Amino acid sequence: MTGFIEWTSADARDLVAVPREWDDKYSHGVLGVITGSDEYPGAAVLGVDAAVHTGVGMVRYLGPDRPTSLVLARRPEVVTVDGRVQAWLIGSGMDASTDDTLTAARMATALASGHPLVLDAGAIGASGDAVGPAVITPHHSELARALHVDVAEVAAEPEVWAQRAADSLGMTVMLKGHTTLVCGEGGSFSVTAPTSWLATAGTGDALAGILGALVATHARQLADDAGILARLAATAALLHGQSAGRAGAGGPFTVLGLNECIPATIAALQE
Ligand SMILES: NC(=O)C1=CN([C@@H]2O[C@H](COP(=O)(O)OP(=O)(O)OC[C@H]3O[C@@H](n4cnc5c(N)ncnc54)[C@H](O)[C@@H]3O)[C@@H](O)[C@H]2O)[C@@H](O)CC1
Ligand SMILES: Nc1ncnc2c1ncn2[C@@H]1O[C@H](COP(=O)(O)OP(=O)(O)O)[C@@H](O)[C@H]1O
Repeated sequence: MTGFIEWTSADARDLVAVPREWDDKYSHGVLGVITGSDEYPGAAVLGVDAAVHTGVGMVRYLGPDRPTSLVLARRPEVVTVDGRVQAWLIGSGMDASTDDTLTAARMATALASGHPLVLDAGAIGASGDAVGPAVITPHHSELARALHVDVAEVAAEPEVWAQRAADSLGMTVMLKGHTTLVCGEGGSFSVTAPTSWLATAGTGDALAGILGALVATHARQLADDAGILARLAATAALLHGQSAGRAGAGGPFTVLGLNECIPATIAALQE
């Protein structure tokens, strides 16, 4: 694939931040999460669960009431009050034009915060309001919508459209598919999935959570070098694919099952 370098486990190894003995939950990174809705509460659960399994100092979930209850039921370690945040994950399972005024206000504040941003699903259309370094995580249809082109054009030449989106939006793009393409100021990388069983509802929400955790744990480095965002996104896609392969052992798996395999995938990477 012209210009896109295949990302490997060896490349990914140094992009998972292992907490040091002097770290605490704040210094290891706090991920703020605004995802989910009454219609799609599961997306919030899947993304938060993935972030926790990827390793982050704290997940602060600030979505609507129904997903909040479900997130807490699944992951009681998650904090659900406003406070310090070093990076944001926004949009999975959300409509950007939500009529939930508190969620809309939190989303606007997060976009303007200057902190690194992972913009998924419903937040991709709000990328123009992003102040800090940002990565969008569209599937083909979402990228086509963002660029006002036909999805068939994106499917025919995904590398061209991923690069065009990165150039025109001035941010990192992670275009999902069997081969996931990442491009931004930090480079252009491809990650080929080890299993097509990933083609199932909710796997993208988990990927966004993995990436959110990687970004939050590198918030300080991102302030100096936004270019590492592309390498973090490629690492997220690699961890996601390998965890899916591990979860299904060649067969199907649940998204929560994929999440449960993230720690072993990370441990294997560090060996
Ligand atoms: N359990 C949950 O709460 C889930 C929530 N989800 C949320 O549901 C919302 C809508 O998701 P979708 O955008 O998939 O909407 P839809 O499933 O409504 O699909 C919208 C359009 O995008 C196309 N499309 C969907 N996935 C595609 C892909 N991978 N490649 C190319 N075209 C694709 C479809 O054919 C359709 O034309 C998002 O906010 C998402 O985060 C989904 O992640 C599914 C699971
Ligand atoms: N055929 C496939 N083979 C491998 N991976 C796939 C395939 N189709 C989709 N994926 C991956 O599955 C995930 C689907 O994400 P997305 O389309 O956002 O779904 P959802 O919104 O349901 O979570 C992405 O990580 C994508 O790269």
